[in-house]
Amino acid sequence: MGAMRILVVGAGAVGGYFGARLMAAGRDVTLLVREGRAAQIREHGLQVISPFGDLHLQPKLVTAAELRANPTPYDLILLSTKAYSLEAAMEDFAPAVGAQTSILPLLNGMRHLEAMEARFGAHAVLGGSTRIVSDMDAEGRIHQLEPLHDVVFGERDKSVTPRIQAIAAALHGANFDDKLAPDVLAFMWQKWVFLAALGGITCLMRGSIGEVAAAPGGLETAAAILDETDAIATANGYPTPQAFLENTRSRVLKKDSPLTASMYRDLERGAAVEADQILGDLIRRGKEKGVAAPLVTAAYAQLSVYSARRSKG
Ligand SMILES: NC(=O)C1=CN([C@@H]2O[C@H](COP(=O)(O)OP(=O)(O)OC[C@H]3O[C@@H](n4cnc5c(N)ncnc54)[C@H](OP(=O)(O)O)[C@@H]3O)[C@@H](O)[C@H]2O)C=CC1
Ligand SMILES: CC(C)(CO)C(=O)C(=O)O
Repeated sequence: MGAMRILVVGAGAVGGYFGARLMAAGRDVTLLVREGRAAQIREHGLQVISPFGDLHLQPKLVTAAELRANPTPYDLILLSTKAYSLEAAMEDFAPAVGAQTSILPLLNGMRHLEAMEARFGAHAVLGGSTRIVSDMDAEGRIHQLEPLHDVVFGERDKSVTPRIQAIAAALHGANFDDKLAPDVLAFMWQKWVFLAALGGITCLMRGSIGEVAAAPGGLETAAAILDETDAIATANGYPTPQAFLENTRSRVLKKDSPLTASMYRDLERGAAVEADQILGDLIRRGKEKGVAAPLVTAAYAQLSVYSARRSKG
């Protein structure tokens, strides 16, 4: 294979960040963008403000209409839309999927794996996850809020194939942490335990981890939410490793911590939230195994009321 051709779908806080890092490292990257984001990037460039070094680039862009008119298979699709944009995004990037294309999703949760498998076949879909805290401002600049940026990926059946090794080589050395996981689904479950707890805590109690810890009953509620997400993962055959669980516990119970979930930041700015994917789907998987999660359910109910009110305008 020549240089790997990478298409980033979802050039927001996550995809814009990793796309920019890959471009700056000389990889062949194109961004699939819709009109608004395309105009923003043409006018201001792709800008990243980061503790690891700022970037200001003029990336290659393609629109869905251009792809449809000229179907072009890419080697790797780095998928980083929000979960609620997935159906439309799959329609848009379908002309970029050929027999040899691998799709590496960085979305939170797991439900997108099934949706993509149904559309593109199991072989096309890798497992993947990212740990980063980033936001995009009104001008489209991406701000990395904490010095943390990894991409973890792998074949979902744990095999180490030539294609995953080629992807590992393409992602390596681009000024972020990259890891080929021996069991990527287990890694995604761990991340979900953490994220659903962080999202549940911050959205239910409407504050950062530090603000929750300072409130009467805050620490007890936060600890109970983490116990619920861990119990669901365990019942689904993915027990959270003890060291990871303890580390997560210390992060979600930390006094004075400014940590928030991206879902909480979306809630605070009045934007759409990924509650169905991050909390609803987890609750469903718990119910299937007989595990109740009353606090996560309360967080989900509250976010569902918010979403319903928001969609009425
Ligand atoms: N931000 C964070 O700190 C973290 C986020 N995540 C997860 O990563 C995923 C992405 O989140 P994030 O980057 O924050 O979200 P953003 O909203 O910042 O970015 C999503 C981007 O997807 C674009 N998009 C949506 N539909 C399409 C489409 N059909 N074609 C092209 N582009 C499209 C949007 O573009 P447009 O401007 O056109 O709407 C937007 O730029 C989520 O699942 C999130 O949970 C994971 C770890 C951390
Ligand atoms: C848990 C965290 C902060 C880690 O990247 C995240 O994924 C999110 O806020 O969406």
